[in-house]
Amino acid sequence: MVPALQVNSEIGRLRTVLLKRPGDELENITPASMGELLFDDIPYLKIAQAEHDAFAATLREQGVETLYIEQLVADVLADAHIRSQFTAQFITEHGYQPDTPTFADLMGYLRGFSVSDLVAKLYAGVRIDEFDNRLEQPVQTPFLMQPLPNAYFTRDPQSVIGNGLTINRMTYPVRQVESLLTELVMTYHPRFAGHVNIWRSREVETCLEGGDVLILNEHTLAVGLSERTEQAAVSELAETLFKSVDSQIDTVLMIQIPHSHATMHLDTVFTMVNNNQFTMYPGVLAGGKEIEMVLARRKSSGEVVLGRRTDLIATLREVTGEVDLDLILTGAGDPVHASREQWNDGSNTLTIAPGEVITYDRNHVSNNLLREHGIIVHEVRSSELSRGRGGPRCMTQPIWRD
Ligand SMILES: NC(=[NH2+])NCCC[C@H](N)C(=O)O
Repeated sequence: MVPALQVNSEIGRLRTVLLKRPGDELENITPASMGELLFDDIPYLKIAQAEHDAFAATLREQGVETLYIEQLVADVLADAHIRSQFTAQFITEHGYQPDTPTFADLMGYLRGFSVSDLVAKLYAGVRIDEFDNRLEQPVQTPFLMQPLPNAYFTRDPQSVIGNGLTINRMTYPVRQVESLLTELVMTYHPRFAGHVNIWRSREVETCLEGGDVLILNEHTLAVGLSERTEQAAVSELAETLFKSVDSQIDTVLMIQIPHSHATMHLDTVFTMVNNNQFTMYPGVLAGGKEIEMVLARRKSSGEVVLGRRTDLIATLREVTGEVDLDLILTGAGDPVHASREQWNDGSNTLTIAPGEVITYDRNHVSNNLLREHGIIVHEVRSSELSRGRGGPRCMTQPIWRD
């Protein structure tokens, strides 16, 4: 197999990344639905798109190929047979069984769209009033099919690890269908089909999201145990990777983080920016250095050993082999700057090469500190994108790193 994916670290030079440009789905957030849709405010779409375009341009200026998932989905749905099958599956995932009148209505309605309009519609959602009140079953919200406003956080519905990926079962209903779109692309798109290992499908009981998965090096993962990722899921993933001849992973460090919307994934509080340098939100460390962790290691005999750890620096030293570790604190560790900048993804750096990152411009205290620690920082505008509670790392799924 010629692999289509190669991600063996968090910091190797980034060559290809998966994005989603924010679309009309953001205009379908209302104050009443905001909480359920996992937003804390309603972004101004036009500005969010301009900011996202500038982010993508920054990536391209740095030599990164930008792939758009909506384009890959459209490529696949150009095939009429796959389109009809997938539309049916998509409607079913929204809760309408194939033998119901609403299912038939939706199917008939969506059949009338061109491929690119259909893709935009799948993300934007379908309103009841698009049906001239022909519906037989009354529904409580203005939407028959909810919008997918979180789709621009492409990091979460899957996690690329090595030459394969997990296709994730997501925690909240509003994000569940996002990974169906990843599955479609990985199954049918010629660039990926047959060229990727699937470590874990979405047909599982336990939840895991990509924002929790960090590749410390070619044989070590750090995974957040969070609001979104259960320990059972991480143990299952570790077991699969430890056994597979196609995976080099033999160590998984599970890090327990608080269950809250501000810290929904590990990458909201911790990222890696260089071989020995990490960003860290001090608010999750007890006494400035402790956090609950479980280290799972496969010994050469194949036996898996589990151990508890609490000292973050000592444990990172243990798993990376780096002696001189540098934790760069969000907001320079000041309690006010740190919590304000963490809220706007000040810890959520996207590393594009060892010691080189993209961050939001608004987190100026954290950005200055990164520079003082020798990191090259490319800043991007962020007044609207940040309202969805995600930063540059959340908005990218690396496909290929050196
Ligand atoms: N990898 C991340 N931190 N992603 C951020 C996702 C934000 C999104 N609103 C959610 O709650 O799901």
